[in-house]
Parts: sequence; C-alpha cells; structure tokens
Amino acid sequence: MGSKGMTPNAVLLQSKGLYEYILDTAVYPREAEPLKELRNATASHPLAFFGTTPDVGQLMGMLLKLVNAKKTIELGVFTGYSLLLTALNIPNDGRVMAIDPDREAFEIGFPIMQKAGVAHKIDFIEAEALPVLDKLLEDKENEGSFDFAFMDADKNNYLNYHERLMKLVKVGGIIIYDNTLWGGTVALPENAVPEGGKRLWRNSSIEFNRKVVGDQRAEISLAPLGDGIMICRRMF
Ligand SMILES: C[S@@+](CC[C@H](N)C(=O)[O-])C[C@H]1O[C@@H](n2cnc3c(N)ncnc32)[C@H](O)[C@@H]1O
Ligand SMILES: O=c1cc(-c2ccc(O)cc2)oc2c(O)c(O)ccc12
Repeated sequence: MGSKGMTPNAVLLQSKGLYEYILDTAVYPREAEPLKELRNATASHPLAFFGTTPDVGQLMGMLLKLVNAKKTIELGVFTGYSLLLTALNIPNDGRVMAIDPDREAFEIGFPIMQKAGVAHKIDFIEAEALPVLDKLLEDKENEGSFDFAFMDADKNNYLNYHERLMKLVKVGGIIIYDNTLWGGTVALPENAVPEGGKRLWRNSSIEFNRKVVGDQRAEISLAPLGDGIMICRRMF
C-alpha cells in the first residue's frame, strides 16, 4: 500500500508534498508487509488518524535495534501499529507490555500480529496505564528493567508517565513520547487554538516539553517526525 489518498496530516513540514516524498521514497518501500496490512485494516476506522505514523515507526525500529531492546512497554495501543512495529523489531524471546483500556481497537490488529508470528511477544493489558505503572513500581525488581518505552496514550498525563517511566527504564534505555509538537500548535499563541481538548493537549505538550528539557536525568531530542516525538535516553 502506498501513500496516495491516505497520507497522514503533514502538519509539521513545509508541504504535504514533502511529507509524501519522505513516505513514498524512504518509508513505504521499507515498511514490513504486516504493518501495511495493519494500516489497511485501520484505514476505515473513524479514528484511523490515531495510528503512529510510519516515519516515526521507521525510526523506532532503528532505535529498538540500536539498544538491543528485549523488554519494552507501550502506553496507548489503539489498533496496534506501534505495537506490531515493536514486536517485529525485538528478538524472538523479547516481550512488549502493551497497555490500553480499549480492547476492541486492539482486536482489529491482533490477528495480523498472530499471522506475522509475533503474538507470543505481546502482553496486552486492558487497563488505564497509570495504575499499572504504579503497581509495577511496587516491586523493586521492575525498576530499571525495561529497555525501551513508547508513550502514545492520554496527552495530559505525559508528565505523570514520565516520572514513572524514568524509574522503570534502565540507564541507557529509551523513552519515546509521540505528539509532542501537537500539530505545530505548540508554536502558536494559545488563542489561535480552538478551546477544548486540542487547546488542553497543546498546553500539556508545551508544559511536558519544558519539564523534560529541564530533566537532567535524560538526554533528549525533540524531533519533527510525524506529529513530533520527544526521544529521551535515561542517563542516570
Ligand atoms: C493515539 S492512540 C495510540 C495509537 C497507537 N500507538 C498506534 O500506533 O496505533 C491513543 C490510545 O491511548 C489510549 N488511552 C487513552 N487513555 C489511556 C490511558 N489512561 N491509559 C492507556 N491508554 C489510554 C486510547 O484508548 C487509544 O487507543
Ligand atoms: O486527536 C488525537 C487525540 C489523541 C488522544 C487524546 C486523548 C487521549 O486520552 C488519547 C489520545 O491522540 C492522538 C494521536 O496520538 C495522534 O497521533 C493523532 C491525533 C490524536
């Protein structure tokens, strides 16, 4: 499946054409078949725009391999593009703990994960993420035990997740936060953004970026891929 007619919103780049160029020349030709299949299966969903964009997925795949990620965690699964991507890029005995209260959406993608032969790597937990993280942290053994984390759940809780993930991920491990440029609205005056969820998430993103930039425990890169990703590497 190519990009025509279904390009994710190219809100951060100079033009939609430039984003299509990146996807068509560098991303789609290298995208694994099961990921294409999962995008197809999600395309008619009313929230299809939730899916992690394939350009972010491509970088995630590389980072997972660079840190030899074996034990990973994901908050915010939806139909499972980023989950399948992770499962495909960790070893056969690797595990991804995937947390989302919406099992229905997960079940759209799960048969594709089974067909791809990676379902045994996936532990889906049907729940809100915060109490699950708190439960994990009750056991000291879980501290510093994850190699990699991907965050794509409720945007107004990112700072709460960050505090917990910085304990759960090992020194040298990676945490990626999606949507941290929130359609470019982080650079707009507040009154230029419609009131409601979008403004709330814009404000949360600004606050999140500011706090993480000041967090000396992490090396960071705020990269303009997809809707913006904050990449953190735990230093101590
Ligand atoms: C943008 S979607 C995730 C997209 C996914 N990463 C993908 O590649 O398709 C956000 C997801 O976060 C989930 N979510 C919302 N609140 C949550 C919470 N408190 N804990 C965990 N997941 C949550 C929603 O149910 C939704 O499926
Ligand atoms: O439009 C959205 C909304 C969300 C979102 C908002 C609140 C939640 O509790 C969960 C998800 O997430 C999005 C997203 O991750 C994306 O890539 C595009 C759009 C949206």
